[in-house]
Amino acid sequence: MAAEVYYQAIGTLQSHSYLNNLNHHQKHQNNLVTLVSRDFISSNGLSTRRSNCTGQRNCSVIRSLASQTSVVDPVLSPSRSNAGDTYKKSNEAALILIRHGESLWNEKNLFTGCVDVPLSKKGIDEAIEAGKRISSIPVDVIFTSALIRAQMTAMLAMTQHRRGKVPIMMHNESEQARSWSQVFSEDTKEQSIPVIASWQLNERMYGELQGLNKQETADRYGKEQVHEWRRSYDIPPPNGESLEMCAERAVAYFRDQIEPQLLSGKNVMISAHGNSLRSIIMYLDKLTSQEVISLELSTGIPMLYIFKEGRFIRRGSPIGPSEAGVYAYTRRLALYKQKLDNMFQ
Ligand SMILES: O=C(O)[C@@H](CO)OP(=O)(O)O
Repeated sequence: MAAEVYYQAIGTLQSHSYLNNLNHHQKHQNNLVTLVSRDFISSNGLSTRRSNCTGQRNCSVIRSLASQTSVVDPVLSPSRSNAGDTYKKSNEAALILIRHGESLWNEKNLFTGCVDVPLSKKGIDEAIEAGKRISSIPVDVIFTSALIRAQMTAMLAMTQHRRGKVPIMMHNESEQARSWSQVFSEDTKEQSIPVIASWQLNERMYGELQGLNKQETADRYGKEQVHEWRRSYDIPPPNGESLEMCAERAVAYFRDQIEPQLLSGKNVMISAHGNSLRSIIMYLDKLTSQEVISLELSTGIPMLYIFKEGRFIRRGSPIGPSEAGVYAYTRRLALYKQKLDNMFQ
């Protein structure tokens, strides 16, 4: 279990005894951030704060905002508060990364890779729980892999979002698909969040290990060999992708398609996989190939970054008892949350 470490923003944590257990072995990282053991996570259940984004009243509040919406969420629109100045000057955007909830093959301990397996019941619960954790963080566009477990996670998470926008899958695969999925109301578009699916965010292709049981494979080929296939940086499993190969396409996609959205001030959520997200985190946090091999991501735990002045700043993961206590909110995010609180109190 020692190799399984998770990001946690300690700067915002209330005083908890577990701070004593933190491992400080990622010295080059922002000093707000450290790594905590999985044991800690399992002993700190996620909260079940109810989403407020249901019901007639909320819908009408949201409708009344629709006419003021442009690219920027009206909750943060400069015309609606002094926060606007801050927003304009800081020009920051939120980036949420989430590994899909447990899949039916995670549950069975099978190598999955690019096999398109849905979430388990536990994975569905994790995705909903993750949604509660990010329900007060703005989301303007969602990127997922082409695989159903990441798409289910994104959709289930968004059912909990307090802003109440509707995530809509974009279909750009052909002219006809584009044309047949058009929306003809500007108001409705403004109350929607585009969801863009792409294979480049898929799990790494596990080659001839796909469908094999992880324990049985270790028994057959040896623990060390299987660990090398699973966690080395540049050694691929038989006829599959190494992490390095996966990083090449996932990071290229992130830089070409996702960074421009952040640069334009859009708040982005990415729902993807253990290895495509490890690749992206390696890029965001400037991890070395040595450091990334000990990075493990838990299913269904969203991580928050702020993109500001060309830099990515990690702001934590929701592991504590309430989302405000574990994310290091920026002033802009705090204002967004405050406005949602005011709207729905
Ligand atoms: O089976 C897989 O596709 C992945 C993620 O579940 O496994 P690993 O932990 O080996 O990266």
